[in-house]
Amino acid sequence: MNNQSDDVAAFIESHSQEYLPRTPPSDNENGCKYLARTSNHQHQCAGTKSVNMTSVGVPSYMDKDVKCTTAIPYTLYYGTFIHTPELGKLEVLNNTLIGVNSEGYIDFIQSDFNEDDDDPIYFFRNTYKNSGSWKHFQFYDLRDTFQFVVPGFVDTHIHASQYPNVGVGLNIQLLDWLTKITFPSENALGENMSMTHQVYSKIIKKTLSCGTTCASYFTTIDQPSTTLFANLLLQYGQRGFVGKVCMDHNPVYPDYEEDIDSCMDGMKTLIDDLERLNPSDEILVKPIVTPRFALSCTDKLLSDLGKLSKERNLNIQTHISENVKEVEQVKQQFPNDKNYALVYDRHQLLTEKTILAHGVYLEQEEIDLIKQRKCSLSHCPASNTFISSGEAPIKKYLYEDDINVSLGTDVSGGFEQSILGVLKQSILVSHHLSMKFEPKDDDKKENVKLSVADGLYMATLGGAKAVGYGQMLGSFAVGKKFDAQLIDLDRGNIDMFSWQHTLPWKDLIAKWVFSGDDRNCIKVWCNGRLVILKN
Ligand SMILES: Nc1nc2[nH]cnc2c(=O)[nH]1
Ligand SMILES: [Zn+2]
Repeated sequence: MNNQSDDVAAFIESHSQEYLPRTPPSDNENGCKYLARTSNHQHQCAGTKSVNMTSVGVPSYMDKDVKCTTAIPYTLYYGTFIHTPELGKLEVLNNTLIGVNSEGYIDFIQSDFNEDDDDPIYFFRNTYKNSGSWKHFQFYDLRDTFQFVVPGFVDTHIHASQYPNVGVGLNIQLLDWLTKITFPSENALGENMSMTHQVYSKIIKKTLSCGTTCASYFTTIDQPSTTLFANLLLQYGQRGFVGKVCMDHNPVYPDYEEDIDSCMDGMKTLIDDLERLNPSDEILVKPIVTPRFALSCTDKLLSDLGKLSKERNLNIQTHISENVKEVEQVKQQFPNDKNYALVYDRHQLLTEKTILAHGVYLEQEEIDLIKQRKCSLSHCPASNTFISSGEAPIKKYLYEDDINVSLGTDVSGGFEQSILGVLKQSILVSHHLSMKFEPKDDDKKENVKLSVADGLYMATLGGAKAVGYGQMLGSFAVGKKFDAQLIDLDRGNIDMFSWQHTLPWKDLIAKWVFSGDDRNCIKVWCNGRLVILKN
């Protein structure tokens, strides 16, 4: 591949307004505002304006006429909050007030206000009268019927570079799909900066508008455009792990590989670039070590990447045991390793910061090793169905093997950009697994069926744990960041009826999961900052 550094520098220079992470363009497509990120902190911006009193809805930093109105004042959110603080447990916090400080951290959670007697603002002012924050805050009243707030989704496996191929390739199985569709298109993308810019902006905007506030991305083997991708994440305000694809062995499509030296140089440049890019006071984008999968890497590359991850304390992501032919070929290419997981383990690639995508055909010995090394799995049911890979026994992994499982769209093996859609698919696939048991084996059937609470957990806290942010994201708790989405059930594909406000929350949530889509996600906050606002 050509070295594109000069190209990219020129491209970025000529589009600097689009790329600089702290410029505030906000575009408006189909009634959806993408609110460019800016600094959270007053001291970085002279002339900062903050909101003096209750302002419902639009915060000050969206005011386009005031330059640098970037400080986010202390913010109160009042409404119904729903989350899964542990596996299988759905918790509904009714009439709840959440205070979020100017750094995006949840400062307090006060539940069960009595709507008639208690005034949440009075409560806040009274409790915080000594802190100063009560003078400058904004208040979101989110108590509309059929509205609730859930944690932002974490997509733990997505190929940004494959977005143009979504929906293409039904039933072509993995190895052919890679050779015929995926490698050529990734290769072409890396070589065209203008195309790359379009694709990368669109996938970030799309996933954000589906409620994904954090994602672990694969790009291509091209480093400069991978740095560009990180810029775009910052611009749109999504947390992201940025994975330059590493592969030095591709006999089926030799145009799309690089030698070890340029791969490792690219990784080092990416790491340095991202260190510079992040704002000084927060980390929103992080590099992630990304050997594509065992088949496209030599032992030497795997070993160098394992060392790099250890030296720089980096997360790792790769694929494992997705497809039967792939597993057979791994055994041929690495005859000294008893199984697929051991190939990675031999190179120190199985750590508590490793995300393994798919895991459809894992042997019990591999499962035990993955558990022992504390890796997480990324379950990608839409992809596993679309390219006919298989059905992963996720309930077993979660409840019997005690492995952390998260969800991945796996664009474009997967046709869903939305983790909500993947959550739905995960439940449906588990029902298909259950139907393989004889009618007499009712117990076994139940043991494989995932619940809505299981799905929501994988989509949020399971995902947060997978990327190493279990203490920071994935549920509502004091000290966590406010990454959240406001759901309005009564729009898009769903019609609600006035008398249904008495439906139990578990039914309302099931309606959202099975009938809802991105149209129901009407506001998204990442790091305490409003990043999506729909009409
Ligand atoms: N689904 C999927 N599996 C892979 N295995 C190796 N590369 C890929 C990829 O791009 N997508
Ligand atoms: Zn993948």
